[in-house]
Amino acid sequence: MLANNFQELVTSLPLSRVLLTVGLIIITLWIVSRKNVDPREPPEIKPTIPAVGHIINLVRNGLSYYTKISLEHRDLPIFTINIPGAKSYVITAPSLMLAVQRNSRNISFDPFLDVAASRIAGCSPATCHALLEKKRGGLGVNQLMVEAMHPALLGEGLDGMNEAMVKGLKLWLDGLLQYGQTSFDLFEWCKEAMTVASTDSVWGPLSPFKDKAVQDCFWEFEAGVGKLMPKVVPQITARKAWKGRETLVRAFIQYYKADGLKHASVLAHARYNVHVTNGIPIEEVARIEASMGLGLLSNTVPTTFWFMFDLFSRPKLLEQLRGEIKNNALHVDGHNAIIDVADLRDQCPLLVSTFQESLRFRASGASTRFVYEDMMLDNKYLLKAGSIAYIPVRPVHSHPDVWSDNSKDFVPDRYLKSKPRKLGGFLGFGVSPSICPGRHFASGEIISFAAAMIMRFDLFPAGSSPWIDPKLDLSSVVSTVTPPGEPFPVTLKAREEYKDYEWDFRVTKGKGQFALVIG
Ligand code: HEM
Repeated sequence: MLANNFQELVTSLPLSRVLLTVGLIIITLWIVSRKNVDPREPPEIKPTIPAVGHIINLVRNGLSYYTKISLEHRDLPIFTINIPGAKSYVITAPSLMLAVQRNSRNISFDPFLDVAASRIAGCSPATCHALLEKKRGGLGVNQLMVEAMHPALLGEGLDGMNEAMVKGLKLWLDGLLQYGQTSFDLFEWCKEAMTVASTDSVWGPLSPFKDKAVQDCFWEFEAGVGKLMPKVVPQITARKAWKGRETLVRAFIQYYKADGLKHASVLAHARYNVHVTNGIPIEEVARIEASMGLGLLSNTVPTTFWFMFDLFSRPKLLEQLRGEIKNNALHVDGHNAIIDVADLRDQCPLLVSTFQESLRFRASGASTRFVYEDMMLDNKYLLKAGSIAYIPVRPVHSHPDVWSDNSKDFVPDRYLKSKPRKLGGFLGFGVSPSICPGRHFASGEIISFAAAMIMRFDLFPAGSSPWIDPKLDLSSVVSTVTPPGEPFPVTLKAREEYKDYEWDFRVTKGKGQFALVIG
């Protein structure tokens, strides 16, 4: 009877009013379901617009919202953002990073790998189950895969990738001469060069990324990861990203069928073996591998751009670095000029230090961790199970406790051995134990590329403009280093001193690992 009356009432109302009412009921229930903040939890930052303010800001600004409020509340080492169904703790004090590391079994990055498999890579339920952590009922293949990546990106595996990488870089640097006086977008150029050199190094001569159309599909996928995440009819709601991803997946299936792995890196073999021996079918391995491009490229490309920017925009530093490379890493024989990558690592401390400073200065994303069980962080703050802990990079990278009173300045020699500093507080390659396995490869690649660029060329913003930071692309959700959000056109000129030389790189086996600062 009651049901009939309700049905009559609903059918007599206009549809828009019914939808509005249902929407309001859902929002009210959702807000009411918000759990209170326990006095032992970190202090809560309330939104300016009650109940929905944080959500509106997150939708508008993505994770950069957490950076913004962290910088506004520097006095708080940690605080709570109480969003219904997604309570978050935002950590801003470097001292608490140690506590996060000590509790890594309970505050973990791993659940996000599982989310990525389902929502970003689009894996089937069976594959997601295989990849899922053991402690959440899966077979733990994601963890096995990350464990397999670390050794594959050291020693012999790293040497092999570095050899392929420098061959790729040489071609791109030689190709620069074709621009003459014509201006080009520095970011787009770095993107193409790094995409080709990095992917050739991992997947070898038959890499799907050899095809420019496939490269473009990857970058459409990358740009739309945020839209794929809700997984609501992605064919429609994230059309470009979905199409790009599916094309890339098909290209990887072809790659495996054509025995592309035969000449690929130790890394590509290690990843393939882990997946196949755990029963994951080739079609799904291709899907997982398509997403591997995100780890490989999404930070490498913007880091390369900003490192170039930071070098060429500082004439005094540029001259110092040119001197350091000329004296210690450049081997000239007749008209051949060879840059030795091991010498860049061991004999050019200012260059390696400047690279890390550029990463500190430019990184602006957030490390994300999932809290499994209720726990006390640092014996002081209650963190509730099911919440998310964010560590935004910028507040930590500019914290005076670690970086002293010049934390806001670009200090190229900050990491020299002769300049001791407080340890910790560097998130550029993650927080232990979730440290980036690709850091040695990426550092060798970016530092070599930049070293050759500064030795061979002068670079100027087009139209004699000054070096002014381009606007940022805050929509990017996968990179720690935010890419520029507008073109940055430049012109270049071959330097008189070396313009008639034949340039190349040299890699020494066993010397690919960089002594980098990690969190
Ligand atoms: C300059 C370049 C790079 C930067 C700045 C960078 C940065 C990072 C950061 C910050 C994390 C940790 C994320 C977190 O804890 O929230 C990470 C993880 C990771 N990176 Fe990189 N990365 C770079 C290049 C690479 C490359 C070249 C590869 C592959 C060859 C790679 C593969 C990965 C993987 C697989 C993880 C996940 C590790 C885990 O789950 O424990 N990265 N990276």
